[in-house]
Amino acid sequence: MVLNDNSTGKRRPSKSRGADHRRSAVSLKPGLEARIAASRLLAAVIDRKTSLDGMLDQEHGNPAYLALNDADRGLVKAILQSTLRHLPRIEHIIGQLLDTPLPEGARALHHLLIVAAAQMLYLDIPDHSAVDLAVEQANGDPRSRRFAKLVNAILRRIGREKDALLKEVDALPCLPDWFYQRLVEVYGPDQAAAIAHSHLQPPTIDLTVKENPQAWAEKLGGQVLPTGTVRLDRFRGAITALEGFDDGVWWVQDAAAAIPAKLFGDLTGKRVGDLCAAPGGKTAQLILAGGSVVAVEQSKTRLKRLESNLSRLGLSAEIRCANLLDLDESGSFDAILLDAPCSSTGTVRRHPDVLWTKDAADIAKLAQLQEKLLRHALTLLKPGGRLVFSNCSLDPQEGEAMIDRVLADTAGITLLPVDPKQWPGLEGAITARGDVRTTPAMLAEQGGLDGFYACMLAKI
Ligand SMILES: C[S@@+](CC[C@H](N)C(=O)[O-])C[C@H]1O[C@@H](n2cnc3c(N)ncnc32)[C@H](O)[C@@H]1O
Repeated sequence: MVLNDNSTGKRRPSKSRGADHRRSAVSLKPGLEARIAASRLLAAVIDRKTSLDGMLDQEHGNPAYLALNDADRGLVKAILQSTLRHLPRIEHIIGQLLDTPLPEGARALHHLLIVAAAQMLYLDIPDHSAVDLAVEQANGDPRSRRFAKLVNAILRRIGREKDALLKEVDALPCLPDWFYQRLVEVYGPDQAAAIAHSHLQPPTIDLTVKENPQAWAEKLGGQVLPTGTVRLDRFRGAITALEGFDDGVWWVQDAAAAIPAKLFGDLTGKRVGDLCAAPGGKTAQLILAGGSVVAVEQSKTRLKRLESNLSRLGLSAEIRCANLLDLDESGSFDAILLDAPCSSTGTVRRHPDVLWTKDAADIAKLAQLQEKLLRHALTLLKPGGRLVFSNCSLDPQEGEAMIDRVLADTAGITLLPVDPKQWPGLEGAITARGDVRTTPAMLAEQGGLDGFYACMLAKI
């Protein structure tokens, strides 16, 4: 069977694509379609910087992915997450086993080898099955067919020498070089190594509950973290089937993401602007803190998710689909949460593609955007009002450095330091000057945290 070269990223009309997948479903070896899809999606992430979340969306995702049955979709997701989480180590191992590097343009072959090696090195997939399917895949692709014997030889060697090969790469940070160097620069070598290590741990499932976290932790088999979050210890399966979901008792929110909205404390009687609101985890917190919340979000699709989340939770806010830069209500909010779009480098445990789809230039661009959004948001704040700025980046360019610039030239705005005593168990997350800075290496024994930045500003 001849595989289609999708390396250009061009999409064929959906009708023929559907027919193609139906044909392949009957003629391909079981499991092969999933490996082909995994290789193509990997190509899209690392060669074309496409976000994995979008491609794995159950409704609007990549057509090759959507054509798979549920079990194969789960398999593709597991393969890709593991592959991206361990990419530098897998590439190093394959590089060592090759006498000469693969030809420059042999990207399909590279992805096929990486996907197969990931299954053998980091997933519970039997070696013979991974090798067999990879050789079949190579033979079915005119770009890789002449390398089928090489694929067989490399992968069989990985099978035979697995333990020694894994040991050899054990100390290699599993992050792209540019990002690891930046972590070393900002956090020092020990913290950088700890963050890189935490990146290899599977992400936890954290719930924010409306009330009584201790009782819900006991009921669901979890523990309560210093943020008041319930962390599920042994959860497997569909989150929607868990007790309390249908009744809107809790929502999924990483423990670190729960911190920014909590910085306000009681919001009773306050008009609160949640200016980058979807999917609404922090909107729900602000409502439950007593605020009369205006939730602003520019993406229609994401706004639908916010509406459905609030509706399940039985909470309501004034919802506006708008660019916050177009809001023209100077001095009208007592409190503002600006949870700004960012590089998301603090969420690599959950989104291991992030570091392969972004680079240093993206971080600089996002910091500029955040500064623009923050400067405008500050005009919307009443005198005496407070604004919490937050994002899930690990880079101070998108945090402290940007805040410093705004503080330096905006009259009447001060930083209200966060008091570490208010955060028992998380004192280390409060910087000397009173910003919140979590990293994935914090609360390591309980399973880590997303990287988050937050600070509180006040208008005099
Ligand atoms: C980090 S997410 C917010 C997460 C949200 N606060 C929560 O806790 O669920 C950033 C959101 O800001 C939205 N956004 C980005 N730029 C915006 C703008 N100029 N105006 C309004 N919303 C914007 C994005 O579409 C995205 O949904």
